[in-house]
Amino acid sequence: MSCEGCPSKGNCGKDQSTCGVENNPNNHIKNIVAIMSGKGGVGKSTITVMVAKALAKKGYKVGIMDADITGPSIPRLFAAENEQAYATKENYIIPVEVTDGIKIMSLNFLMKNESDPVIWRGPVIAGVVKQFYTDVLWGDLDVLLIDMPPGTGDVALTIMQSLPVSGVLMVSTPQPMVSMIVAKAIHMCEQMHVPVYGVIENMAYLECPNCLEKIEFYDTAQLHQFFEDTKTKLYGTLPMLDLIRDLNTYAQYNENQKEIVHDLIDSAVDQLIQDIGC
Ligand SMILES: Nc1ncnc2c1ncn2[C@@H]1O[C@H](COP(=O)(O)OP(=O)(O)OP(=O)(O)O)[C@@H](O)[C@H]1O
Repeated sequence: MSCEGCPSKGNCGKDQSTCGVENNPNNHIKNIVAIMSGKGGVGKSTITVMVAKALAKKGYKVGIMDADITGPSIPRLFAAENEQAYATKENYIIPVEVTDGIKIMSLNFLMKNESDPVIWRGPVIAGVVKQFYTDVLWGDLDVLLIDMPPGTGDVALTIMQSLPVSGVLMVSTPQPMVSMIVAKAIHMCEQMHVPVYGVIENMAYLECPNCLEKIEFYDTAQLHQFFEDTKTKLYGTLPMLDLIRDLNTYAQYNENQKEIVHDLIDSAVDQLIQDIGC
């Protein structure tokens, strides 16, 4: 195993011989950020795409690994569901390049039909995720975002243990039940010594289209308690918004609509950039 090209640059404290995956010498990935949540359906994939677009707009080279192997949604969010990934003659996989030069890899790019099920056991899925790191030609990236599967199971564990993850961006929604499960994911990161940079509260409020009043559904006092208990930082809150829901049609948005989506995530992305130091 070699530390060459690894985002941890040999500073992770791991014994080289126990390192989980071999670095691909063709890849130079400066930072790996996992977008995670203990809970499903809270908007991890959506926020992964928003963060990627915002980083790319700021001039960073970005890749997205869709590690939600059984429920991949990254291709659709870029309206790239009909794309296929191809291999080089050396058997490396070429990621699909979408708008703003964002490179994406998803199992759906290797499937014949988008709706074909993936009926694989955990170790096989974990092996695919490792291959998405070692065998995909990511090239030079400032940030590789990993869209994590929901939960703290097998794949999440493999990613945390085997890939040189720089840190985690946690996604939650302000329901007490979700906060409790997200807290489990935060504690998992602590135990794995992977820093949680911050939390984005998604679908946190609605803005009345007539009077622009901000309507919150949940008790914000409980939310403050969550941040106190988990010692995490709130990066920002996102509204329940049709422009976010329909992100797969982003290319058809007018400049004003793009600006609205961008402004919502911009300060969270600025904090992320500061925290990862890139
Ligand atoms: N802020 C938002 N406003 C409106 N709809 C949203 C918002 N965020 C996410 N959604 C919608 O919620 C649904 C779930 O989002 P998404 O697929 O990103 O969640 P996920 O956490 O990645 O799900 P999974 O756990 O299945 O991977 C999608 O239909 C998405 O369009």
